[in-house]
Amino acid sequence: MPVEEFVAGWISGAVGLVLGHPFDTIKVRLQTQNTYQGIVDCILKTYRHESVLGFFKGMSFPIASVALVNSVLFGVYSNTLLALTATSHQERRAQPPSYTNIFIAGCTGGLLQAYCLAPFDLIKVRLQNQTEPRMQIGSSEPRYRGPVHCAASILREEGPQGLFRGSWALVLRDTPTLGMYFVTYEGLCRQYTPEGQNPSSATVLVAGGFAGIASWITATPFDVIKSRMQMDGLKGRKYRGMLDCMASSFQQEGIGVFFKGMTLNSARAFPVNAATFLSYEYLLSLWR
Ligand SMILES: C[N+](C)(C)CCCC[C@H](N)C(=O)O
Repeated sequence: MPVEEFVAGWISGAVGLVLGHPFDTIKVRLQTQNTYQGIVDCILKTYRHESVLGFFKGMSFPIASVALVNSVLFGVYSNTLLALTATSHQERRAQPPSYTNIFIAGCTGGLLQAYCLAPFDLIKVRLQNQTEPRMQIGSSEPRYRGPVHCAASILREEGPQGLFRGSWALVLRDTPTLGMYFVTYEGLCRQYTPEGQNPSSATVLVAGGFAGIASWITATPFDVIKSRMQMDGLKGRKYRGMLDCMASSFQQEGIGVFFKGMTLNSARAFPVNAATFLSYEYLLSLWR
């Protein structure tokens, strides 16, 4: 089994993550707390109350975990394509796989990475939703002191299944949309690259950016449900399950609820995925 893709996926995931984290914090807050009037209001309040550090809450943990998850995504994707089409990464420019195979491989990668991602993502969301300012004497202590304390508290209070809360919504969010992610990326690369050649860096950046946007736009409805399910359980249980969460969010807030965070998801998606694909392709070309 070729491992380069796993390593390249690992590093490129970390690069993308740092760029996108501030967008992500604002998004999670808008999706799960109703105290903000909009993106700008949320940014201002976060900055005033918590300083720049507020935007980077919960990042140290994902930087390790997202790297791992991205490595599963790209590694499984590439190895599934190898199984389906008998071509390695290097051979795929000369013998491009069909879009159906790309989609299947992307969905397979998406499904497996969703399971790895679930507990890490839950901890990230819980930490991002702590709005207490850091390091101020007299301010109230946040519920979780950090990722390890958060994981331990959830295990103690909610059991191991507590760490996988919202994982169904996460699987539904990621499986089809990561299929689409790779189809969009490959499609755009092929469109703008002469046959048999490697795509230029500019093409990789643009194709990666748009692949991220396309997949995040379609993923947003399940992203909202996922975030809400993950926060459920913190102060008792509000929802009986994923369907109940969808129904009651819809009843209370209307159809618009499923699009909360869409602007931010898309704004974040471009730089994150442009950087991810560029570093991925670059690393693989180094090791060729
Ligand atoms: C499928 N969905 C759009 C939800 C996730 C796509 C993940 C791609 C990248 N790691 C990122 O964080 O943007």
